Amino acid sequence: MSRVGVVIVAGGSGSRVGGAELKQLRWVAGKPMLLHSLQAFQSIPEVAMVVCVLPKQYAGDPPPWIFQSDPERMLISVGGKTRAESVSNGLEDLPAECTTVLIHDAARPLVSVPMIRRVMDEAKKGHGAIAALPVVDTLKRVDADGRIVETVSREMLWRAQTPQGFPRDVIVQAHAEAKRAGWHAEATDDAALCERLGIAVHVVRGSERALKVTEAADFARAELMAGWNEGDDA
Ligand SMILES: Nc1ccn([C@@H]2O[C@H](COP(=O)(O)OP(=O)(O)OP(=O)(O)O)[C@@H](O)[C@H]2O)c(=O)n1
Ligand SMILES: C[C@](O)(CO)[C@H](O)COP(=O)(O)O
Repeated sequence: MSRVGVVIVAGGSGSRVGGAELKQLRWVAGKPMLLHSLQAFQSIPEVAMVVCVLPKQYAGDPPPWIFQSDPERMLISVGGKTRAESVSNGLEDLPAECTTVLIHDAARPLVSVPMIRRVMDEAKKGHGAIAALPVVDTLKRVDADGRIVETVSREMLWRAQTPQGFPRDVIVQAHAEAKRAGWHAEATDDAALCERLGIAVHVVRGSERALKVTEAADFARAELMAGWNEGDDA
């Protein structure tokens, strides 16, 4: 059986949210954001290890609530300057037995187990897989003055979320190649690293509930979403 390793990146500074407390450690829907994701992934028996990537100052002195998980299946790694660097550090610390890897943003606390399973099952087929949602609004490209330049077709456009899953050797190679080629730092997700190498990555259905807390107002949105039952769309 292929063992699954998870990297949860929580190494960012949350500059768009602002405030004194790091966003990924703040509470949403009854517990710290990171703990929501950590417990969701650990509830899946195939998950052998979850690496939580924390900013340097927290990695050596983690918040005590992080141990309200299965400590036998949890490791802490040190974050890097960019998201990609944090992912890369987490990948290095995953035990060798983990041949499939799921990568997730701590900033998406409401990830559901069915959504994780959709990504995991697709990645186990031997290619990349990401949670995503089709674009439903009409899209406009604008100039620097906010004047519309054109309407962009939304056909075939999807919004990327996390988790994103890959065979381990594939994503490790994609990170290594991106570092060599000098575009590692600019990648905003892991699928992008594979796309540039021509490695196949498929979308599976994501969820509106798995929103990314990016700006201060997103905390209120996440609280509302937490109480929303998506039923089969979870
Ligand atoms: N150097 C970094 C940057 C980001 N992340 C993580 O990547 C996820 C997605 O990033 P984002 O939401 O953009 O978080 P921040 O980078 O912290 O936010 P900002 O860009 O507003 O500073 C978050 O869980 C964040 O903690 C990380 O582990 N290491
Ligand atoms: C990985 C991601 O969450 C997919 O939507 C997103 O790209 C992270 O981007 P950010 O620039 O770190 O907010």
